[in-house]
Amino acid sequence: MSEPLLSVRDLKTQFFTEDGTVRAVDGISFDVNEGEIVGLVGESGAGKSVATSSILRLVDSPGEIVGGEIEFKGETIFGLEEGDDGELRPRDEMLTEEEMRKRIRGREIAIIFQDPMESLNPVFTVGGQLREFIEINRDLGAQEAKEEAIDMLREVGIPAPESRYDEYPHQFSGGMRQRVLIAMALACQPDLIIADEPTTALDVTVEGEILEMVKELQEKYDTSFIWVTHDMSVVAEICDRVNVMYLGEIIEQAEVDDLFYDTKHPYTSALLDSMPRPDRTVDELRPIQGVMPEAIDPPSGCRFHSRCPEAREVCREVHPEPRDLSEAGEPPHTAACVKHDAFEVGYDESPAIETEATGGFSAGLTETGGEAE
Ligand SMILES: Nc1ncnc2c1ncn2[C@@H]1O[C@H](COP(=O)(O)OP(=O)(O)OP(=O)(O)O)[C@@H](O)[C@H]1O
Ligand code: NI
Repeated sequence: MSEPLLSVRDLKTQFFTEDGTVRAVDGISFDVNEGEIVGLVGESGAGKSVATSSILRLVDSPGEIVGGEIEFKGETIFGLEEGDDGELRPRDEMLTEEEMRKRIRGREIAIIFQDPMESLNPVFTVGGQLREFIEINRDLGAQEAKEEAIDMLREVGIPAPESRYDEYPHQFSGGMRQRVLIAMALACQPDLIIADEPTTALDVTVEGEILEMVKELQEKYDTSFIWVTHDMSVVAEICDRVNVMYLGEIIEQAEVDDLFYDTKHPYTSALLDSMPRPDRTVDELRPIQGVMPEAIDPPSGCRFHSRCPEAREVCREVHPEPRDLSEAGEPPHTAACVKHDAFEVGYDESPAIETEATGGFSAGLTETGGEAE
């Protein structure tokens, strides 16, 4: 196996607010290999966007990356070391802000946001913006950059790209704007594209078309992706491997089929049970009970225990680190849940506890369906 393209180790990003410290990303580790689409999935507030902006070192005050390491193609995007005075300081080899700006962001790691209007300027034509971006980032002349821009628009499925080149963003539909952003992301042929819920606002058919196109482009250009979503059906459609996030942590990590068919964490099961699937009837849909607690003061032990249908006393006490639970010779499949024998903390003997999930079940709300709101 070659080195991963991107490796994130024990990353911690916090926001220092008046109410306290928000542990938005609290010690996550994952890799992205060449040519892979890696999912980052979880409910709103799980820390997905903070994780991706940390990778680009785009966390704004009062937020700060406070620990961990981010390596990209053998270079250090983030890394601390202890100085002579015992204080932590950036490692010497850490890329400078200028290197991040000029070399990494947009060129080697591109990002696509949910709202295209955040990235497109309404007063300039779509083609003009794409051309300028290509001119600046690829040192091409205006004419060459224009040709390249039109090619890219064609590549992402914009019909009649020569004439649409001169149109303004508001003349494009939401799906077409998102395609333009994908063109912009691909324009510098980056090694990694981070897509932060780019299809969430679109209707399901348009979303499906865009996911299909991304898969084709991914194979053609061999670009790696981090695909952020809260939607397990998007994960099923596009991802090779998946990281499931809950309250700042990655609680399960597996290849996509293993995650769906050999689910090891109750939170992942809950996410899967709450999504419509072709192999289930609507009656079997169960919303996840309760709401995600605040990241300022996360629950003790396992952070999911307050909503977990399988929670026991021990889950309130022991904070599980992810462990690889795969069989020998199988690809890694990690989960952070003490119900698995590998954790050996006495889950089986520990008494069950009432949680938001068990309360819901004992009241018979989910059995009768529909009343669980
Ligand atoms: N600027 C900020 N100041 C304070 N807290 C913040 C800030 N930005 C994010 N957070 C907090 O960090 C946590 C993670 O937020 P993040 O945006 O990463 O969630 P997410 O998983 O991307 O959710 P969504 O699906 O809604 O986009 C949340 O508790 C959020 O309130
Ligand atoms: Ni987000």
